[in-house]
Amino acid sequence: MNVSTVNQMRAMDRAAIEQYGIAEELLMENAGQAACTVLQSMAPIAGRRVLIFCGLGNNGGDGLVLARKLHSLSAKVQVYLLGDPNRFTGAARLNLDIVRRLPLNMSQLNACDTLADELTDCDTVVDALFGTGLSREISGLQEQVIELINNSGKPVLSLDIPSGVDGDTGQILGTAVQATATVTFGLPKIGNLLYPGFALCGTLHVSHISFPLALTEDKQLQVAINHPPPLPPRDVTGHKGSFGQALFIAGAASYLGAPRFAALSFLKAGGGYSRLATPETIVPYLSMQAGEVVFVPQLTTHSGSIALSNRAALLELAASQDFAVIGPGLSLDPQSQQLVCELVATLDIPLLIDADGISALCAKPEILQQRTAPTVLTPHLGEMARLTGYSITEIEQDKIGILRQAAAKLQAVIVLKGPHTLIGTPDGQIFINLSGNSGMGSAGTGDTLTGTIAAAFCLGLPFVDAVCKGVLLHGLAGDLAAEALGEDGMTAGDILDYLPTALQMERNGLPASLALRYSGPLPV
Ligand SMILES: NC(=O)C1=CN([C@@H]2O[C@H](COP(=O)(O)OP(=O)(O)OC[C@H]3O[C@@H](n4cnc5c(N)ncnc54)[C@H](O)[C@@H]3O)[C@@H](O)[C@H]2O)[C@@H](O)CC1
Ligand SMILES: [K+]
Repeated sequence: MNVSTVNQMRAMDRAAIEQYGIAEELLMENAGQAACTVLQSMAPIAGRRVLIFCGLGNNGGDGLVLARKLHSLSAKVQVYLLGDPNRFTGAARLNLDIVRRLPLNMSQLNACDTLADELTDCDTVVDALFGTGLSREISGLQEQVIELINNSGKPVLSLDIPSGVDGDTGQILGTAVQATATVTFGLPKIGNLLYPGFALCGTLHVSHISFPLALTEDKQLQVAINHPPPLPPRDVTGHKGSFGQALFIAGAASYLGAPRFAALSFLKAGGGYSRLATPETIVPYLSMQAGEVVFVPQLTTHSGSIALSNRAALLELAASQDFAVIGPGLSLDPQSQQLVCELVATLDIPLLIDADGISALCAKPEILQQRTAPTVLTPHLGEMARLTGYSITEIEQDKIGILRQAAAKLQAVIVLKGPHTLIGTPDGQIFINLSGNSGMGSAGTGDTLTGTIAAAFCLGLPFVDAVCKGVLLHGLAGDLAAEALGEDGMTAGDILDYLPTALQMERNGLPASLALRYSGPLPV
């Protein structure tokens, strides 16, 4: 499913009205109907005491349509308008005039003195204060109302997006409603899917409010939920070579876990042959713990990292490989960092660069730009900051924009890891991944992503699809680990353990609950 920015949604709205003649009133009617359907699914309507808070824009207009529909279903409706109703215009104004003629309670809210008690007495709250028109921090009366709603403990349905969430970033502008459920209109907005906005939505529903497919499936939207095509069937006559050969250039004297997790994750995710080029001094220890991996011992620097003198042999070996991963646990030793630069500049096979490998390239974008074979970088937020020169706060405030800019500039696919990992491609496409959980925020999990992506490529997917599939399956393995063990205390080793089950589910079909979660908002 595509995901839209606020401006794209406005353009879609205009196109629906101007090109297709779907009047604004019809769109608003559909939005209100979708909200009503979601409320009906939450609890019976008749007799329910519903408090609806309406702002003065079209989000408030949607709330007024809902008020009318709930009234006709015998709910006890109280509408509070936040501001002077004379400022309503267009379809919202029309709906205000209709509601004025109905025998339901509607008034302008000027103070919150009795609101806590009224919230206590109601059954359900509807948040129609602000939608995509939110343009600045919330303060004053609106802020007080939102705090009272959040403290009420009542079920809250937010229309379009919880009021206070920025539709383009998912960031909170001042304060925001914590909804039990949200029904978003047209398409989900970026702010519905990125944290913290995503968590504030509660259960997320979407109504296309009858937008033609030409609008909702427009390729130019360029942001979509991560939903890569299936893996090609496994070759029943295949041997280890058929399922890909991957070379991992990883590890240092003090980083023994990263190379192990990376090289093993390739095999656990279905890859055929995993070679690990790692300092010769740590090979004896690692080989005890990763017997399935073939080791390529490397000469070391004084600090115990991979020395630059390994360059020629590594290049020769890499020429016979299907995929290379460089960086996990490599250290910041200047020789190893130089080695990364020289290998990345010369290797002409598909390449994944992670961790210390990314650090090596931060100041040398031209090395990435000049590569001819496809490249994927897998930074976490801190590495993304180093890579782009933006601060972590700046990235959090515009993840999609900065990711898109960096992928285009570096001519590389970039996986920005975190809750709802993002994948950006050089041509501007962004995928939002919905698998995974907070238990994956622990040391070593990034290493297990590298081999999972390599395996998806070696199992036959095109490069970008393989990156997307690797991210999805890695999150799935994390979700399976969390289901079995809980999010507290699950480790990278547990993700390794669940990768085979994740692959099995990928081939045989996901359990319905996970399939639903990964596909995004529930359609209304
Ligand atoms: N596809 C669409 O675009 C459709 C949109 N609809 C609804 O329309 C909404 C967008 O409507 P609008 O553009 O009118 O915007 P909103 O209804 O979100 O609110 C805009 C109003 O709030 C004011 N405002 C913004 N930030 C404020 C702040 N921090 N404090 C106080 N006032 C603030 C603005 O000045 C403006 O008056 C959507 O979220 C959706 O709910 C639906 O009616 C159906 C069709
Ligand atoms: K809202």
